Amino acid sequence: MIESLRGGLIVSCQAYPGEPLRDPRAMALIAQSAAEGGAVGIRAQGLDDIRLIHEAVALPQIGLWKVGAGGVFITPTLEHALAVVAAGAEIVAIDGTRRPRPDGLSLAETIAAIHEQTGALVMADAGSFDDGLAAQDAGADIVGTTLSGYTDEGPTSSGPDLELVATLSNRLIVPVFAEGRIHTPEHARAAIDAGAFAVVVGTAITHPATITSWFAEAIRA
Ligand SMILES: CC(=O)N[C@H](C=O)[C@@H](O)[C@H](O)[C@H](O)COP(=O)(O)O
Repeated sequence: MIESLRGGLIVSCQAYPGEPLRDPRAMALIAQSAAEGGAVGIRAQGLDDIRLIHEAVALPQIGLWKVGAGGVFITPTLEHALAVVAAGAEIVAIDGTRRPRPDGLSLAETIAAIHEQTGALVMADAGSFDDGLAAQDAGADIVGTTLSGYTDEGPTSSGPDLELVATLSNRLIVPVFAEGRIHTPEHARAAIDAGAFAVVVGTAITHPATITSWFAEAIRA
């Protein structure tokens, strides 16, 4: 399955609490559109979204469950991860940083339990080079640059962290997925050229409010 993602575009279909598109049916339609456009995989948040997208789109899915928006919030516990897999995700994305986890398990214990109890692959969402190395050591099947700029390890840049993509891709044996602030086709190409196994794009494809704001700001006097 992972081979079907090599060199491809994965589209992250997420709406945030309180937003008009925060509805699994909307996300399923967006995921179908992404598939038509050439996505090789879908990333989705929340059990209902994962279930519906699984029914609607025959592509591998990276599932996650966000709890809150600070600290360890991407699929923070083993329990959340198992629920994401039960909802149909072939890959479960979990926080892949070295921060303490709310259920007290280590990253290695969490990944081992997911592997023991399910057939799913684990994508560790890392925030830095050291996170990525530790996540591979902990048994992650995939390391993502998802959390670069969102932990206290470094500032958030306006574009993708291509340097992290390159350094992790050079060093790791497991596939590195470039994710986070990839806003243009040129960014996506640059991430592949930097060694990414696959590229995950969310906002620039699936978040109309942000895309609108880019245009609105560009023409404001
Ligand atoms: C940091 C965090 O919470 N990232 C989340 C992870 O699933 C999503 O909110 C992002 O949209 C996703 O990573 C894709 O990135 P971008 O939307 O920048 O293309």
